[in-house]
Amino acid sequence: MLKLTLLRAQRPVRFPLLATGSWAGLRFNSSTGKGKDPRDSKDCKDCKDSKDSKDPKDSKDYNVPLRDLENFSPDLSSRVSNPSGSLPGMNQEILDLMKHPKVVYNPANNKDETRYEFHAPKTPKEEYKEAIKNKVQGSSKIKKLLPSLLLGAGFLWVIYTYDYFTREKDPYRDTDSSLLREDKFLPYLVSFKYRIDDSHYLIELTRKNRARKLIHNQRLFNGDKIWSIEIAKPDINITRSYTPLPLFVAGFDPLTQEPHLRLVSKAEQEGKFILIVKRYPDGEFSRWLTGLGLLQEIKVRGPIQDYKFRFHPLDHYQARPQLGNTLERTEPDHEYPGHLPKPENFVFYGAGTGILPFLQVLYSPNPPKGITEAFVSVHSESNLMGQLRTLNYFAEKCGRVKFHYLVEDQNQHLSSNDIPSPTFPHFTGAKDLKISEEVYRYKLLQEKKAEVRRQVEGDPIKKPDDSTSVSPSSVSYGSPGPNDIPNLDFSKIKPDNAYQQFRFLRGKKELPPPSLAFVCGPDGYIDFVSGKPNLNNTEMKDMGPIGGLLKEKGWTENNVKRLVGL
Ligand SMILES: Cc1cc2nc3c(=O)[nH]c(=O)nc-3n(C[C@H](O)[C@H](O)[C@H](O)COP(=O)(O)OP(=O)(O)OC[C@H]3O[C@@H](n4cnc5c(N)ncnc54)[C@H](O)[C@@H]3O)c2cc1C
Repeated sequence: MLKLTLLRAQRPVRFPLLATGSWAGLRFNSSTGKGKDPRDSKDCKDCKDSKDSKDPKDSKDYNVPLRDLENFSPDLSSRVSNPSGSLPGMNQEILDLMKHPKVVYNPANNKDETRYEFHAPKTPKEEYKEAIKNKVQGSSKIKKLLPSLLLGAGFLWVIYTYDYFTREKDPYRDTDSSLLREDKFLPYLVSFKYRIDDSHYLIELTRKNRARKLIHNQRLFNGDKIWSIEIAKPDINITRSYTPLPLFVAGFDPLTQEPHLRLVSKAEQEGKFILIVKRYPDGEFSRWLTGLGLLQEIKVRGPIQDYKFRFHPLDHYQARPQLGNTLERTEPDHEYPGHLPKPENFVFYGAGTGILPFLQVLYSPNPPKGITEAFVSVHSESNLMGQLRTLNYFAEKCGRVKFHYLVEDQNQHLSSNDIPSPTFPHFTGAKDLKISEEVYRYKLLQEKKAEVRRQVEGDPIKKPDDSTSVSPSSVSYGSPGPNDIPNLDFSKIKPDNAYQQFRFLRGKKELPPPSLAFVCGPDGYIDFVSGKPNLNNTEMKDMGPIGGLLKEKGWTENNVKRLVGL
């Protein structure tokens, strides 16, 4: 029992018993049950609890025989059994605390919603995470993104380093994204080869890995200049120039192997072009080039500009539509402002492969806006592919060019009759702009005057020579002309294509005089037509005087351009 009492005495709720110094509670007679158990007291709630749960009689933990407890009678004279007399007094703070009235906790009164839950302290890891979170929350957006940016930059750096080192290891790897570069030879593949005749070959070249290079949208062909490429023969370290045409092979005839050629007119068709190569029996380069097999790789550099057309104010307006693969597909020319100078007209003299520079600009997007008269000298009919002739015919029917084919085998030769006299260019400078404006104003004035006169005199009956009327003599049995269609106001008709526009609205019998002559072909031909070129100067500029057929008709160094070496 003493043991039990001492144990209880250690619990704070028992202190009131000890504090009063009363040990009466221990003096109850357990056998009779007459003594007063202090735990029965109403004042002591804890004691009750304790009684309910910790009755020594019920407890098996307390190894005190019941008999001993009944016989327990402390000696009150002893210091041990009467400790109140000599034990030290209670600590005052504790006594104050005990005097403090007990308050029963009612959650309904907890207006502040104070919680009395126990939270486990944070682990060091959690504390570290929270510290970082607080740091980031207070910083700017860039600071927040900094780790991601650094990670991304690191990733890119790894890729770049990998690319750099692998590129160094493989010198033949094609890393250039251009279709063509003037300062560097790039790999091309022979994608088609066709023998036109004994000495002429058609070769289609395709940029290696072309699909990947097309994303840069590089357009090679533009009719505002004549350009060529240089092909390298690595084993003997020589290069030769060739003139690419904006054509590609869309298919071929399985019987004759003749290719179906299409014009390069869209960005996605770029990266392919054809060459017409003449094979010289003693020409090492041309023999090597025409002897290449399919998918063999060659190195190509370009575009090398051979001639750039002079500026004209109409260059600021819409380009002339590119020639179509069929006649009806060529869009009509745009109407240009009347007060501007008219486009320039040319004459072109080409022999053999010397005609190719002119075909290049004629087939390209943005071809020259004027009309060109072209004299083509060939050894035999077979030298020029039928398909190229067809395209030339389309261009003729759209009023862009007039071709004259002179075939040596048929004894057709160029003569002074084929040389027109030169005229002044329509545009040479700002002065011409003023003149053409004045001319245009005068023309408008004349038209207005004529209209007023007609109104004053009353609506006249149409004259027989009016283009919209029909006279019996004008009816022909060939293809219809403007005179064959009665009472049509052609000025109000919108043509569907360039052919309709030229045939019905613009068709002129007379070719306008040219202001510039091109001569291109072998040395002998150039000499015969325009005199000997002289490139013996540091700029490699043609300083040779004009001679030959052109000189006879009054052409000079100012209006003749010789393209040498073709
Ligand atoms: C800007 C430019 C564009 C060119 N475009 C083309 C083209 O599209 N297609 C094409 O086939 N060639 C073109 N050439 C010519 C081409 O560059 C070579 O000169 C030609 O292929 C001959 O080279 P080769 O090495 O086989 O002959 P070479 O070894 O140079 O000459 C071999 C023999 O052939 C004769 N010969 C060489 N060239 C000519 C010629 N043009 N006319 C007459 N005889 C000649 C020489 O007198 C010589 O006896 C172009 C030249 C230039 C400058």
